[in-house]
Amino acid sequence: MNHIKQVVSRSRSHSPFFPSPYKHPILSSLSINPSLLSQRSYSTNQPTTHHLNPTMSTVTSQSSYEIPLTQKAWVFEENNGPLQLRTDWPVTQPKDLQPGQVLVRIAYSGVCHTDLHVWKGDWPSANKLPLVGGHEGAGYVAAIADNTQTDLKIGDPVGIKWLANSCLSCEECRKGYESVCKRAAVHGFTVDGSFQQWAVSYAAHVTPIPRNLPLELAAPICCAGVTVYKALKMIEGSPGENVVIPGAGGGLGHLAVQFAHAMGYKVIGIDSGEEKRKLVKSFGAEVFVDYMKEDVVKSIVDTTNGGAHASVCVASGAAAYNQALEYLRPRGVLVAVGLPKDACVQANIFNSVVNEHRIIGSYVGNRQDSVEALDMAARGAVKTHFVVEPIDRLAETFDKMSNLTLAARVVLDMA
Ligand SMILES: NC(=O)c1ccc[n+]([C@@H]2O[C@H](COP(=O)([O-])OP(=O)(O)OC[C@H]3O[C@@H](n4cnc5c(N)ncnc54)[C@H](O)[C@@H]3O)[C@@H](O)[C@H]2O)c1
Ligand SMILES: [Zn+2]
Ligand SMILES: [Zn+2]
Repeated sequence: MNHIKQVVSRSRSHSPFFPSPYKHPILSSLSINPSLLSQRSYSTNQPTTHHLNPTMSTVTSQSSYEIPLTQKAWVFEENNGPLQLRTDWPVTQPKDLQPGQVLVRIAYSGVCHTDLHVWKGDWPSANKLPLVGGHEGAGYVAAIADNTQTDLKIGDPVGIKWLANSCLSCEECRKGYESVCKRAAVHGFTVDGSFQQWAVSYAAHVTPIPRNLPLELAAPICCAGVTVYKALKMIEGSPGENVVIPGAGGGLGHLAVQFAHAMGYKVIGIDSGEEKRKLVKSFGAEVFVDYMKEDVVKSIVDTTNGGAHASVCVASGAAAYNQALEYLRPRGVLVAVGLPKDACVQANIFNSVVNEHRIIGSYVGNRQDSVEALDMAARGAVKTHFVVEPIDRLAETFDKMSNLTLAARVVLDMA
């Protein structure tokens, strides 16, 4: 990973939040109701890690944007190649949008481990090159293509997720399984994503962000939140059952712990280190198991009195999967979410049959899952824990993610 350190870093001594009066550059061209902004009371002395109640309203005005010809964008020219923050990346102009497309002014983008896998080229399918990565974007609709049927209006706060578009007419789409549509377009993989200031997305798939949810909290919900919310639905369990979250201290994991807790499950988090232990317990996990120090299988079988009902595996490491099969109780379910490189689950068929174990994959969520997950966040049922970093800190974030030293999420300020 040494070559990614070539990127020049910038120190950030002030709060990631905008001091009052609200001066975010993206919004400076919009007319804003000051009474909405006065509720935002973050001090400039606040530490850079935040765990907030979403009490602020966002911009409500309709407005026109001055759309530049070029912008800042993280461009992957090749997999595992130098990471470049370009300042001259072209902005798609409104007249060039295709019917159905929208231009989104990105305010914040979360950094998901998937972005790291994509940049490294970890997976068997190829991504677009050159590629603007990113798929946890939150921003405002800046332009809508002519001949586009949509309720969206210029200035609406929207989220960009992994699934950029799907055909909406194949059997999978008709049944609501849009993520497995064979004609899907994917942000930060097959089409450019949210590591740029102005992103092209699709009116049918951008997710409206509730106006009382700050965009920096919303961004990670657009992938991490939706993914774990939908994966937890796939358990089809009952409140009070034991749900294990391997990878609980990461971006997906810390939200999975909270969603599972809100759904009434007894939550057991697996990850490593004191910082993650404290975080995971503070989000509602009853037990934390440190996989680097403890016998994971024994600890979970003991604490659940015979095995867990479910494991929603969001770990970035492959070992977590096969451990899960060993600590599930009869009729238990393993939901595979994390996508470690070259990983396989080795299920003993006899054990799987006589225990009636289920192993299922879960791939992001559909448009309705996205609306529901953001609604849960807007109502305070889950709170993204994050550090806001300036736009130029992607390489450092990837480094920390690779070393497994990153707790919860980093959100890039795309202004
Ligand atoms: N299926 C989907 O739709 C989907 C969507 C988003 C992300 N993902 C994948 O989910 C994974 C997690 O993403 P993230 O952004 O939360 O990553 P992250 O780096 O923020 O978190 C991963 C966590 O897993 C922990 N971990 C690693 N090995 C472990 C082990 N053996 N046991 C327990 N914990 C372990 C790490 O310490 C880290 O805290 C990635 O592989 C990503 O590509 C899948
Ligand atoms: Zn389809
Ligand atoms: Zn993601």
